[in-house]
Amino acid sequence: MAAFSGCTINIKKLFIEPYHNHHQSEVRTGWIEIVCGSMFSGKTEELIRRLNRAKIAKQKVAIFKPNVDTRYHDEDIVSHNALSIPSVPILESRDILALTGDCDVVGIDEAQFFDGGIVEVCNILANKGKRVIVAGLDMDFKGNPFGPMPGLMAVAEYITKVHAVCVVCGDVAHYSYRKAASQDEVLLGETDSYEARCRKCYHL
Ligand SMILES: Nc1ncnc2c1ncn2[C@@H]1O[C@H](COP(=O)(O)OP(=O)(O)O)[C@@H](O)[C@H]1O
Ligand SMILES: Cc1cn([C@H]2C[C@H](O)[C@@H](COP(=O)(O)O)O2)c(=O)[nH]c1=O
Ligand SMILES: [Zn+2]
Repeated sequence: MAAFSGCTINIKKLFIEPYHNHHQSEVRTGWIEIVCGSMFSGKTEELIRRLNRAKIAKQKVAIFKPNVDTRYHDEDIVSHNALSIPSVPILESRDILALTGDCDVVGIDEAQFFDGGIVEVCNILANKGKRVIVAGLDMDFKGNPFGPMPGLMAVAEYITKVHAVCVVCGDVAHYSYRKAASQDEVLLGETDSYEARCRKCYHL
């Protein structure tokens, strides 16, 4: 048994979905996880999967999205394949702090639309011992880093990049190709305005 004890501590620290025992008096450390990628890559699916597992573990979960994202539902977070989970729409990132008092896990979707303050907010939450799971587009339709995502990725402990399927050739896609004419960085939409494309087909 003793031979395994050091190992156990390492696994507990590295395991990305810890089943926290609320009755233990150990000091809790928080951290930040990012789920990033193009549109249709499964960011929201993965966020919902992680949050549901936390709920199964009886952890207190608080979930947020920017209030501009009303594509599928005013409040729920909804994936392109119709998975959903209730969330609180947020105007300014700092509003999250007042709504996360006693929760263990904080989930944030569409993080690219938040103001730059979201980086400090996530750091504050993680420093308070919370697990912070953030999903967002790493690149806009021009292939440029999107909003606060680079800053969030810089301070995160864990980054998962998920990929879509290129709708032109079936290869791995990591670009969000915009079909609509608008050159504004923010243009809400789904398959009406965007396609997941691989590097080759993005540059066609
Ligand atoms: N080109 C595509 N590649 C992969 N999945 C796609 C594609 N187009 C539609 N989907 C659907 O989108 C789902 C992922 O949706 P979602 O989690 O909302 O993605 P994201 O949040 O990254 O935009 C997939 O499970 C699949 O059903
Ligand atoms: C690439 C890109 C996307 N958007 C918008 C389009 C959608 O409303 C969301 C992304 O949603 P998803 O859950 O990742 O599919 O962002 C944008 O405004 N600008 C862009 O460049
Ligand atoms: Zn392709």
